[in-house]
Amino acid sequence: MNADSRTRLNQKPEWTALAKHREELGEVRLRELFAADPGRGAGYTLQVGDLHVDYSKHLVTDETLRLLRELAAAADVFELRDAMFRGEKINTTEDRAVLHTALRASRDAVIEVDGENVVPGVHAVLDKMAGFADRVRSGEWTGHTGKRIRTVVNIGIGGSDLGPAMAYEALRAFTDRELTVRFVSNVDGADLHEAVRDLDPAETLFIIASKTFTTIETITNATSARNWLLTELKADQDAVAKHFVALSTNSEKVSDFGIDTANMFEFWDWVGGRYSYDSAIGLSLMIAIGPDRFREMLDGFRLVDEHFRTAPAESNVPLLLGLLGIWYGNFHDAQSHAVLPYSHYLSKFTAYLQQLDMESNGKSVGRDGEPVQWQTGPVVWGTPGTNGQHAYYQLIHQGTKLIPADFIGFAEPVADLLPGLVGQHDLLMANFFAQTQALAFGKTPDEVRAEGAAEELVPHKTFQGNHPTTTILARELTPSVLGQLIALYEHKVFVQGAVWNIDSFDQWGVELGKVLAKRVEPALTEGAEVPGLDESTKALVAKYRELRGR
Ligand SMILES: O=P(O)(O)OC[C@H]1O[C@H](O)[C@H](O)[C@@H](O)[C@@H]1O
Repeated sequence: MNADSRTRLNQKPEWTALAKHREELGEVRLRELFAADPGRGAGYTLQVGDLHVDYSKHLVTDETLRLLRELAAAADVFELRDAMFRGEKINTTEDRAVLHTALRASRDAVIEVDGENVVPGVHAVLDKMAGFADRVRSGEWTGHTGKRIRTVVNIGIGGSDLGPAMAYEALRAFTDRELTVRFVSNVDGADLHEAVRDLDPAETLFIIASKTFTTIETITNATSARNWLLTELKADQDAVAKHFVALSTNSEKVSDFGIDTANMFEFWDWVGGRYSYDSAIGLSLMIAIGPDRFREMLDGFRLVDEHFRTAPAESNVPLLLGLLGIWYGNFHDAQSHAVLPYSHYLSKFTAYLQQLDMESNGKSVGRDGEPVQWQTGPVVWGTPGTNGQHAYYQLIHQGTKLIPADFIGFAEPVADLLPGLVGQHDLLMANFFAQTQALAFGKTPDEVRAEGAAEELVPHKTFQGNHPTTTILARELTPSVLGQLIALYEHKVFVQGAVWNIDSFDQWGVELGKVLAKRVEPALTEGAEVPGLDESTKALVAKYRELRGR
């Protein structure tokens, strides 16, 4: 691969061809595209596993898609994909392989990093997790006083929180109702306080999730949790082993904390934090849904991995979704991307995707160290419909910004919900379909007039339409479908990072704030002089101390 040639992405003929095509298309109207091709609705769809993906409501023609695929080919996306699956060190700034796909590889697969097959280790940890999860679920694992565990508290942040927290919500219908899981991430003590205040410590298991085991928020919360537990139980250090387990790549730090490394579930530096909830980081989820359903979820991931690895460009769904994002971000100046799940269970889905996408592709320097000269990752945002409809959809429909959106919905409600529900799922999904229709086709001034609107209100009641959306529809939100969805977004993000020639697997941008926080803390507590503190921050620190009466 030639990194230099990718750096000058916007000088490549494939890029120029897309820019020219964009100009020629001008303000292409979805109404016109559908009028010109009545088969578009059914034709612009792809299937991957259980996911039906409709991309007909995009501002694209066959030619657009062809040109986008050519751009991907010119950027060596598939070569980089193959290098990732082979275990090559494509995270160049950290000199690491990128092998979250190995976390869901089948037992007999062979994937080597530095000449060693990593798959047996992955399955050994999964088996160990399954054994532990079964013991907790059955009540065989007891706390220090002999009581069974009723609540699991996962303490972690970023990738060690968002994934399991999102998936626990998503799969709540599949959880053991006798056991609940809570998640603590914020270094604000209020988070831990609210999570444990009504718990019986004798029935509580803390899972300390941290890839590095050095993350200050997590170690601080874990230390406070240990203090709480030992004080409440009036127990000594021995009690820790029955109430604390760790998920980490760092056995030394785990044992320094006082957790028996026999109760540590390991993963590896080739798993990025935001790609890790299908590793040991998913232990809380596995305890909640059971090992079998966790494995079904892994099967879902693997299904989409295989699709991404083998499907031709024309039917490769992650490639398509990645390229559509590039079309809007690089050729229409779209700045953001909304993800709008029509499932209450996916309430944390977009928050999870924010880390996946924005920490991966929020970069402005290419893999060769040169500044990129094109837009990279979008701002990802959104909450579940229909709540968003009553809040910010106004701006999507009638504001001045182009906001491409993904709509995710399901034909069946997940669980046996309350018996008294009055056809709520069809109502939810009626909104789902109606919104993408309204966004795409809008309402013309003539249509508004025909409804008898007063002339002065016509411009206010007109909907321009032409707001592009992808619809992802599946029968039901099962563990496998969740795995499929996450893998789909992981690979979409991969495609975009590959085209933009950035390292999607490092996260140097989070470091500076951490270093400065460490430096500022003594100024808050002791009023220490912090060398190099700027005047604005110095004044704010002084104000803070004054407000705290220091
Ligand atoms: O799992 P940990 O090592 O505690 O890291 C937790 C999180 O914090 C870091 O600052 C990174 O930005 C994230 O990528 C990571 O997921």
